[in-house]
Amino acid sequence: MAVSTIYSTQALNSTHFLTSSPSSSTKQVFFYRRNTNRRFNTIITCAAQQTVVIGLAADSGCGKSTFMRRLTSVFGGAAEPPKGGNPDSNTLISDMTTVICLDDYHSLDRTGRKEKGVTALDPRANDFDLMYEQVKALKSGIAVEKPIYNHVTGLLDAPELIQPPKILVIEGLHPMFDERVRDLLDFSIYLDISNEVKFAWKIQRDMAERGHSLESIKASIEARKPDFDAFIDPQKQYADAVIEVLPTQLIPDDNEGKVLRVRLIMKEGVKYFSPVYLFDEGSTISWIPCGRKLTCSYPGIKFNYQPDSYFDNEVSVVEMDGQFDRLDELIYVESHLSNLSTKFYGEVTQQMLKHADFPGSNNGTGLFQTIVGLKIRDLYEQLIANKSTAPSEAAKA
Ligand SMILES: Nc1ncnc2c1ncn2[C@@H]1O[C@H](COP(=O)(O)OP(=O)(O)OP(=O)(O)O)[C@@H](O)[C@H]1O
Ligand SMILES: O=C(CO)[C@H](O)[C@H](O)COP(=O)(O)O
Repeated sequence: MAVSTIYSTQALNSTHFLTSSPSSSTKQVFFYRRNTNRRFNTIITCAAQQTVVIGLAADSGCGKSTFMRRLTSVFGGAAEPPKGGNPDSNTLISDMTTVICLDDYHSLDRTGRKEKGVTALDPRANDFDLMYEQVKALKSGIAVEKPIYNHVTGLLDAPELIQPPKILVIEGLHPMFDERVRDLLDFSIYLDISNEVKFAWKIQRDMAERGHSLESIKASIEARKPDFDAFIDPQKQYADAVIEVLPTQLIPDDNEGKVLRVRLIMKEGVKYFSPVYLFDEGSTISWIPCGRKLTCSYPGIKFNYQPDSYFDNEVSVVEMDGQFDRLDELIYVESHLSNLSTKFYGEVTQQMLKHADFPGSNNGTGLFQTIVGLKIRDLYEQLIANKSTAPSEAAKA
């Protein structure tokens, strides 16, 4: 195909350039990666649709997939890999959402990283220019051919076509690392799993399900730690919501890591997002709900709510320590939380019961992930409603 226009080259970078061949209703845009001469094809379908972009950051094995399953369920419909595509695709598509995994922007494959002595967490192993260009394209209603990092083979596979969805979730190690990508996000979440809990989850998954030894799990966590501290953890300062997962304070010197203290840290002043609160907005509350309406076995459940500051930002924090014995009784807790953005009384409880088999359903991880999912639905609906009224208001002016 003849390339008729080359544009935005200055806005792009030295490793990529963009070309287009416009026609009346559709045009094709190609992203080239200069160093490999690989072409990432982009088909512009229509600019009318507005894609809302959500970023979810966390280290590997910290519950991103579980959170994504809860989030896509709030929007209805099952999320599945692209039909007829690469069986090792990392993408999940449902009617409303497309979740892409940022591992697909690894610029170095497994061998390449080994040769260069860098981890996947190191920015040098990732192509942020391409990530930016493609997220930007999707956000403006343009389909892209996104690379695939194959976790089975450790290789970069042929790209897959991603159409602009209503809601695009970019999940992975670095959604808020690059300022340009960060600026494209309509809402961002960081899953902050403390080292003790991360270790317990890794053991559970990698030992029980993947046959790794305790020593190799410890070694892998240790090897990743310096890059995690340098490149992943600092992103939490930019997040609109942080779900922090810590060991319980209800059991003195607990080292089992089964009972968790989970904190939902919500930034104040984010457009279309009003933080959840307990009893009375802006107050400081400590609440033990166990009793006649909530069955609790040892060590019980404790909620806290308070205004606070987090990386110099004003935030509201709701905290839950402990775990539920009976999920159907969660309605009692739900009725004391406000600003949940539910569509009917009991929707949080209904969602939790629907996914009772997901990890974390009996504690604050599942509860807060579900609540953030509902807040994102609300944010999406407000954003879209606002966009559709904007042109007529402009016309009136
Ligand atoms: N809330 C939770 N409570 C207890 N365990 C959990 C929770 N969330 C996740 N886990 C454990 O961590 C493992 C990894 O979870 P998940 O696959 O959702 O994480 P991930 O961030 O998507 O991982 P990866 O990036 O490696 O694919 C699960 O198999 C489970 O054992
Ligand atoms: O941190 C990770 C994010 O999922 C992975 O370790 C990274 O993507 C490399 O994958 P693999 O270990 O399969 O080569």
